[in-house]
Amino acid sequence: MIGAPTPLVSFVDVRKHYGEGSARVDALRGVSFDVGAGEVVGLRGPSGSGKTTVLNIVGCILAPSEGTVRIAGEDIFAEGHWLRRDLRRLRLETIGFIFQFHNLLPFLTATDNVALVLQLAGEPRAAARRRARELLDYLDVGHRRDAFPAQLSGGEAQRVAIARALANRPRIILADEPTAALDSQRAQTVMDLLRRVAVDQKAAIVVVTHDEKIVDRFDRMLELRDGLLI
Ligand SMILES: Nc1ncnc2c1ncn2[C@@H]1O[C@H](COP(=O)(O)OP(=O)(O)OP(=O)(O)O)[C@@H](O)[C@H]1O
Repeated sequence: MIGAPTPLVSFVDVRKHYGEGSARVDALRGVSFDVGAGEVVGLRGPSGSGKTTVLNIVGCILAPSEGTVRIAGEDIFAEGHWLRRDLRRLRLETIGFIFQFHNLLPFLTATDNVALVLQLAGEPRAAARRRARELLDYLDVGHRRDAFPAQLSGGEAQRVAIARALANRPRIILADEPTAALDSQRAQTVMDLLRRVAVDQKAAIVVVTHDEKIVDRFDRMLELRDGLLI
């Protein structure tokens, strides 16, 4: 019998507190969920409910206090410590990040912003620039490839940022409010693109959002309240 496919992201009873004693904040109080290949999952909840903490733990930027984190079936964090030493490499190879304010480097063109990630991963400059141009075409901003971030519209800049997040063909894409700064039509375009990436690359996509314009665009919505999923 063929079982269900291995999820790309698994949290098993993940807990996280910040500070100690009277300053202790229990940000996650036992959170479990899976995200599979090809899924686009939303994560929402009030301010302070733990959304950013979840995203940073999936992104291997922040260690949980307790629980198990699995990436593509491999235990990455368990019993209080990281099980992988090369977290930076894991991030570069497996995870793409997209932020609300696209965080493009102002002194690099669209092409070079995307190519930089590939060069950091060891790809030669010419090959990196070629792949960057392909990605910008894929995201329908190829015509803006020589523009600097200040010359791009909000929607264009966000598409360049998505191209950058996709550069290393990550299997997991994490986005923090990627449409908050965009009008309705551009927000839909960004969601269409994320959906296309989920399908084409069999990626797992987790999007933190408060954006009412896109609530119906997810396969599932995870709701956090006070550090628990409801
Ligand atoms: N570095 C930190 N030190 C201490 N407390 C923190 C830290 N980061 C987050 N917290 C606290 O942990 C809780 C969860 O924060 P988190 O940023 O994950 O929530 P959020 O849902 O992303 O909120 P927002 O929508 O406002 O970004 C909050 O009570 C927050 O104050």
